[in-house]
Amino acid sequence: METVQAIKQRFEIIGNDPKLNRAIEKAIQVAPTDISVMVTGESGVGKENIPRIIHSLSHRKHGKYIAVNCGAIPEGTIDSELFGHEKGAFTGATSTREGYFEVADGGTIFLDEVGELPLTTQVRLLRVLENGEFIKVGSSQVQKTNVRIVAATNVNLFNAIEKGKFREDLYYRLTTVEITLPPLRERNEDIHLLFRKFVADFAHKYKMPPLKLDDDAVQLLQKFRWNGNIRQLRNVAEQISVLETNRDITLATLKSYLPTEGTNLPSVISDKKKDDFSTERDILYKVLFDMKSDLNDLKKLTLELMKNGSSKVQDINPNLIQKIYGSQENDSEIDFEEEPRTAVMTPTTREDNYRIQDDNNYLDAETIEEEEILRLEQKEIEMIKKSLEKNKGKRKAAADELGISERTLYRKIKQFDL
Ligand SMILES: Nc1ncnc2c1ncn2[C@@H]1O[C@H](COP(=O)(O)OP(=O)(O)OP(=O)(O)O)[C@@H](O)[C@H]1O
Repeated sequence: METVQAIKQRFEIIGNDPKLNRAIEKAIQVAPTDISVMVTGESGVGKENIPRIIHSLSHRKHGKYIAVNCGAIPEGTIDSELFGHEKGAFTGATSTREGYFEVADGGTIFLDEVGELPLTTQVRLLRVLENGEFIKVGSSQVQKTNVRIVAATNVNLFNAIEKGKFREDLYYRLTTVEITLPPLRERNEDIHLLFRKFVADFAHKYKMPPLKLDDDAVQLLQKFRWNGNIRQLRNVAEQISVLETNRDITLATLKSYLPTEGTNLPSVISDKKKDDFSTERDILYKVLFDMKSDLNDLKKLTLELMKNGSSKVQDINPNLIQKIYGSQENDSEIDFEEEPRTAVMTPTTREDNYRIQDDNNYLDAETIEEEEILRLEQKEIEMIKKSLEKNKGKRKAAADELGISERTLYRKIKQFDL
């Protein structure tokens, strides 16, 4: 049996904390069995290392390993992603597709954020766990698969069970053994080790000399709460590595990269005087944020128009129409037949587009647009951070405030590594 030390080397896991070692030891012990494992721990503590260890030490190691982030897949497509679909099962299902459970037959599937699975998908999952059976979306034929599932969550699933959002029977089916990873603030000795590793990596990546913390800075590093755990530590290490020209980092310098007291967000974006959206700047950000979202919806709509060539907008995607135009009574009468259709569809416009592309002005316009997008993206990040800060990290409340779905917020947190 491989030792904990050897596994840490193989998977580049930094740290000597006893709780971390125990978690790795447990993973080594359960790997040769098919026991179901639930990995728990806050976001950013390195939960994904555990299923990778389990898979590579199991008899399934030559089979496939698929990691699925259940929170990042839209509800409407998750069943098809996991279990596949038949041709014609829904609009756009132009061919039969294998799902992860079919592809990973003989291997391992890691279901991250398992608490985000819709209840209907939970029923299907329970069936696979119980007898290896599943049915593709749009099919009536039962198929068999032999997949080991390792699940993970960073929320307390008992709360979800109490609220009726997670099936209790599924919870127990997924959790024969629980492996918990400690938050970074409980791994005091490891914080500086990890930081040193990250700054060495970034020095290499950005071809700069590595930076060094003085003693006071090391103390602050170890005292800090690191609510975003290793992910947050790595972000801070990257920011300092790139932005600081002086490679000797003092307490004051480090402090300027850490969230101010009582928050867990970088001080550069925190506004101590106001904690709501009442300032002019914030209102502007909110408007920009909404505008970007509208713009994306309009882009989608245009694309669908181009693809479908439909004359009536409402034929295309009623949800999108509803989102863009609201629910006025005359929604169903929106008809672009007279004007925009020709604007989007006719060959003349296409040729125009090509012609513009040859023109230098087009390049300028593109550059400007890219800059705008970057600026908007920065504002979006600030808005999200601010809302999360205001709502004490509660995603549901932040999503409500921002007017986006929790799932979208989740994706954005991942996308921007917040
Ligand atoms: N012990 C470690 N040594 C070095 N890097 C690590 C270690 N643990 C985690 N990391 C890095 O920290 C980041 C966060 O890890 P990971 O994505 O596994 O966290 P997580 O707990 O699954 O978070 P979430 O619940 O948000 O998905 C990753 O980039 C990972 O490579």
